[in-house]
Amino acid sequence: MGETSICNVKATVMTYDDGCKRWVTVGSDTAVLSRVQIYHNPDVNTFRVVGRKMQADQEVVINCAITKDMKYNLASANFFQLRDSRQLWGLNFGSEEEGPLFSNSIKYALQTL
Ligand SMILES: CCOC(=O)[C@@H]1C[C@@H](CC)[C@@H]2C=C[C@H]3CCN(C(=O)[C@@H]4CC[C@H]5C=C[C@]6(CCCN6C(=O)[C@H](Cc6ccccc6Cl)NC(C)=O)C(=O)N54)[C@@H]3C(=O)N12
Repeated sequence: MGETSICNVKATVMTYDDGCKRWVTVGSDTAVLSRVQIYHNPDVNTFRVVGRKMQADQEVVINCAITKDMKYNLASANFFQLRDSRQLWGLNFGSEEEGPLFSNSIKYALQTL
């Protein structure tokens, strides 16, 4: 069956640079938004967040598995934070509707795992 997308939003994908203590945009052209989707694989019941730059090369800027122990925080209507085993992710959404939408999809994934 393969993966189905349960959420499809536009955001600037960022990671937290502990050294400089600031959020850094991922990807070559920081001005280009990314399409961020949450994929569900029903065959094995896994979920992951995949983000690709909305430009010709579709550069992948996030590809992170959603795990049961994952911590997240909707810091504001358009800034969502997620901590995986290796790094801190920040999603700066294009609109204030997308933050709650994305956060609810992450909640759904964590409840379904
Ligand atoms: C408006 C002006 O915005 C800004 O100038 C910058 C540039 C903006 C991007 C374009 C970005 C946007 C939005 C705001 C929203 C607030 N915020 C911060 O960074 C806050 C402020 C204080 C600072 C302190 C710590 C810091 C950084 C490291 C991680 N962390 C935590 O608190 C984590 C969070 C977390 C929780 C759960 C799961 C994952 C994670 Cl990650 N907690 C823990 C327990 O891990 C954090 O998130 N912090 C952003 C910000 O300032 N900016």
